[in-house]
Amino acid sequence: MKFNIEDLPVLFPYPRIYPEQYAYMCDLKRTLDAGGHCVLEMPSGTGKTVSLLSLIVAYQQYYPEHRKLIYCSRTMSEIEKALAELRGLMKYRAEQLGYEEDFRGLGLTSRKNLCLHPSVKREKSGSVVDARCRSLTAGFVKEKKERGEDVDLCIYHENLDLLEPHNLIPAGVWTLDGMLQYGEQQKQCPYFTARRMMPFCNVIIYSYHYLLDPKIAERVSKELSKDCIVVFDEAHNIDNVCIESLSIDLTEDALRKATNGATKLDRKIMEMKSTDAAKLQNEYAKLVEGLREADEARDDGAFMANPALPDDLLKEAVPGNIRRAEHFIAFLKRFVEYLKTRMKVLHVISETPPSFLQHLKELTFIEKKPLRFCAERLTSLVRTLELSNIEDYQSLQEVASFATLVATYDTGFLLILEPYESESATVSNPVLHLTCLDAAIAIKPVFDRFSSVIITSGTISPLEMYPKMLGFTTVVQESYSMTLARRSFLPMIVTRGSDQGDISSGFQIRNDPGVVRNYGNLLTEFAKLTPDGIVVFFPSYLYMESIISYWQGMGILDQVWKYKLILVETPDSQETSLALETYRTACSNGRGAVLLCVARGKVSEGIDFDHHYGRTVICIGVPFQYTESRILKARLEFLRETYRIKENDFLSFDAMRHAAQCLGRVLRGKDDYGIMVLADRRFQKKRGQLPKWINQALLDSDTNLSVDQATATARKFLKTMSLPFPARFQEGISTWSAEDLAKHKAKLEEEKIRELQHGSGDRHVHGQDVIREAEGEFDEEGIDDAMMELDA
Ligand SMILES: Nc1ncnc2c1ncn2[C@@H]1O[C@H](COP(=O)(O)OP(=O)(O)OP(=O)(O)O)[C@@H](O)[C@H]1O
Ligand code: SF4
Repeated sequence: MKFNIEDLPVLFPYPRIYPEQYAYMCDLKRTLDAGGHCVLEMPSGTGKTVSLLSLIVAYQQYYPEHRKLIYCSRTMSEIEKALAELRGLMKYRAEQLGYEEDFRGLGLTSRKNLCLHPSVKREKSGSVVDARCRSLTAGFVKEKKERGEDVDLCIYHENLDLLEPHNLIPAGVWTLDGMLQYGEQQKQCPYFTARRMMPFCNVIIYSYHYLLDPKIAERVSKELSKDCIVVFDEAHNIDNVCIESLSIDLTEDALRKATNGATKLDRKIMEMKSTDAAKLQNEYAKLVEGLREADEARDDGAFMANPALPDDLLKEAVPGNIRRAEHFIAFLKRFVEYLKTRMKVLHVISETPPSFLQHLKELTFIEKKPLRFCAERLTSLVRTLELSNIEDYQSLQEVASFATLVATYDTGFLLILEPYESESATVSNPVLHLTCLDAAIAIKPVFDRFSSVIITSGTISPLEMYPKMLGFTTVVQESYSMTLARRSFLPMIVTRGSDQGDISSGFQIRNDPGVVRNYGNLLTEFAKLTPDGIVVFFPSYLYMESIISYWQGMGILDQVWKYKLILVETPDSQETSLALETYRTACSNGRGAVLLCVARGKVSEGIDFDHHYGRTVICIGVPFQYTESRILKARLEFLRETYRIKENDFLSFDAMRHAAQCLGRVLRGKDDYGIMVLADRRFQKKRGQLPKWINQALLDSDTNLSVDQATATARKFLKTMSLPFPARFQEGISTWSAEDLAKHKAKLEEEKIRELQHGSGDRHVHGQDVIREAEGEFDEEGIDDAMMELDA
């Protein structure tokens, strides 16, 4: 389908477009034109990915700036899905234009997913794959080979050097699978192919970490230009990704390994002194010039990851006391010993970085300045010593990163030392957390560097929370409703059991047998009435386990078992994958199944239960975070003091974004249908925090139901859904042909002219105008007539 948004011609690879897709694209264009950032919430399953890609590729190809698109997604399967969508789009464009555009689109994921080396790719852990790959590809290993030494290289990496650097793979869009196949045919490494081709790509699709984790971003994404368009898809959790990328936990075991690493490095330094002292001397001379100089030789094999350092620091000379390799190691050892003594306390300590540094200085005379250089200084040393088995130094690197972070940031971080794993534990197992409290720190470089950053998801309400927490301003902030030709999803809040007793996971009553039984009855009733799959979300593993054992005792599971197979998510991802597979088989072949899982777990994020795989989703309880966690408490305090976000507001926002994610799992498109049950009386007050598209579909009469009322409503809903609903009923309402679109544009145009006459015209088409128009079209009576016709 072809259409224009203002002056921009857009090619859209489907014959029909949803009104919300068009609205979304109008707002995207507005953002790009204005050169600013935006937050957009688009209902689940309404084709956000294809809308983003169609508009941005059109923009890229039409305007002379040819702004590159960096599209960040969360999981490998989402990256693969977006690449497949992009490939479809480019194929469609070629058909319509009559020629293939000069275009490259590539995806990047970790070495673990893209490695082809026969033995390295078999490693289970990502960090081992990384380390082994580095030992086969580092510049000095190659030099050694050239000198005739007996070292192994990776042939898949070597072959890349034989190709033209800007043409390692033919133009076009490559899915990850496609790249693996091409790499195998040509015997070239897909991971390095993608990384080296990044400067020559029009679209790059990769995971968040390549931009947000400063340790990786510095290596992978530093050459991207300012006018790139950055998209964070599925961004409802982006603040947590930011925080995790800058938080470090140290345990006693890690410190022991760090000491071993330091001792090994000492030995290596001695060896090098006796064989090739000039190398160390050379490094020393470079460090006088500053880290940037010392770092120049670093190739894309990147040794170790370091936290971001302010630019000025990289230009400064490295402090004298850590310039010599042996002095630096002595310095690190002293720091590790200090940390070990801190671990010995028996009560919880929480302190700010300045207070930690003060204490450190008093006891060990270690100053802040050399600490800041630790991470980079260690990288430089590991490179100078030409070490290949980096795994041995991983813990030492963690300590060095810890040192750099604690000495770089005075605010936005907190140190929390917890001697025991839990309140009731008697054997100490101390952990020193350096926890980042401010999500804005990790994402700031992204907002500073790129002119347009698009934050989008199906569930990102309340929209204003994100600019506040992440410290940016938007040009557009919008949440779209879902245009539907029939009510295809049924959200409801269940507050009571059939006995009128409360339903809630509130702390005081969550283990009350009456409440547990009511939850059990709710599940049994829905197991009876739902065809195929039911997904049930609990607030935590602990609570899920306790309810399951109660249900077992009460005979509830036996009841459910009569209607459905029961499967459970566990923290083990392999077990969960197996449970999911069985669940899908049961939904496809048998009476269906119930999947019991947790909000915030793997299933709640990124697993789709489309069509018969999910006809009912039940949220048992409000998925609040565990509020006794010290780290969470510290973050809440920080948010209150710095961003004026109240504790309760944040907790409630966080719980509701996860609840909405769970609900969104079952609605994967306009032809899908499903029931969304929010089972907790507290949801009544939190309704306003649901995404607009869910809230609008939630009728007032469905916000305070008992289990039997909910069952009756659900039965009625499923009965309507079982009637055939041909696609033509959606035409002109929830799907638009080119003519429908032209009609709506003409209407908008008329309205604009009228507004202009009254003196308030605007050049841009606003997404909300489109949706308003589309909603005006909703012809309930017409649909009812059509349904009756069908019935007859
Ligand atoms: N206009 C359209 N007509 C027909 N199919 C479409 C249209 N737009 C998108 N689709 C298809 O609908 C499916 C759902 O799209 P997609 O997964 O992109 O949704 P989404 O909004 O990104 O969902 P979520 O963000 O919740 O995962 C995809 O398979 C996509 O190809
Ligand atoms: S270069 Fe590529 S193929 Fe070779 S070990 Fe590294 S990731 Fe694997």
